[in-house]
Amino acid sequence: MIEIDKVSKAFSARAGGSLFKRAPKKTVQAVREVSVHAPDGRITGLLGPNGAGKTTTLRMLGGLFPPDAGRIAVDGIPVAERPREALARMGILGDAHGLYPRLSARENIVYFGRLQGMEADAAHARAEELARLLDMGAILDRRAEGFSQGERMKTALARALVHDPANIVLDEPTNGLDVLATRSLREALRHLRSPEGGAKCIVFSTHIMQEVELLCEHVIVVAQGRNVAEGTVDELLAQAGERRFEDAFVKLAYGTETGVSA
Ligand SMILES: Nc1ncnc2c1ncn2[C@@H]1O[C@H](COP(=O)(O)OP(=O)(O)OP(=O)(O)O)[C@@H](O)[C@H]1O
Repeated sequence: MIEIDKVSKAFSARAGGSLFKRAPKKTVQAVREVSVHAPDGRITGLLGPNGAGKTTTLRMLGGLFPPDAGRIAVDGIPVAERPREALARMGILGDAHGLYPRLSARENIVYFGRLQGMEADAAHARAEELARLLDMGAILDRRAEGFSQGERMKTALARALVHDPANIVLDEPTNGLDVLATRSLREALRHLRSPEGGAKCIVFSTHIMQEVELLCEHVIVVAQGRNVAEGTVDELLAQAGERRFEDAFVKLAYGTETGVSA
């Protein structure tokens, strides 16, 4: 279970200056009191337009930097106070997959398992199991160098899942994937969410409405760093008074049907 409670984060970014004049620093409020409650056995979608604050929220969940305000807990373990314990309970697929190009897919997975404290035999057995789940048989013993986008994503996902974490966090996982790779990822996530797959708590961020419609039982719409709406797809349609999810999303995220802020 993942609980993100009213987290905020501001960055200081330099505005464009000129050759002779140093630009002043500007504050960007990336996240403002965002909350996400994601129980086990459910796929929770964080849906928002570009720059909404999704990645920043997930980076704080992954302990990359602390929030300015608010609290984050994973299975009741506070990330700020006990980051190692909290991280051990998560499998995180970030935007940079960072595989070792000279290692095979299998070696990448096993190496990560060893870093997580697994015995070699257990890590190898788990790599086999994940290769079956993610249909990676053909690439398991190939070097990661030269992998396609979909092959890299599968290997990175297998690596994130090697220690069988109860919580799975994915930042825009279908970016750059073709229709078959997207479908097989969806199948894998549905399995992991089911009781047979371990009833995992899955949180994923996306700006793609179809992904959310096809996969999520619960959707949290974020825009300009804030929660603007949440519920099932049907509840969000009712809330926006729309029949198409795209229209509902535009209305909820931008305030009007046209996408222009009210
Ligand atoms: N390190 C940083 N320094 C300055 N500003 C940042 C930094 N990281 C994020 N931001 C700003 O915070 C805001 C939210 O960014 P974030 O990447 O969290 O959005 P996002 O919802 O993931 O967007 P996208 O879908 O485009 O990836 C943006 O305005 C972004 O420019």
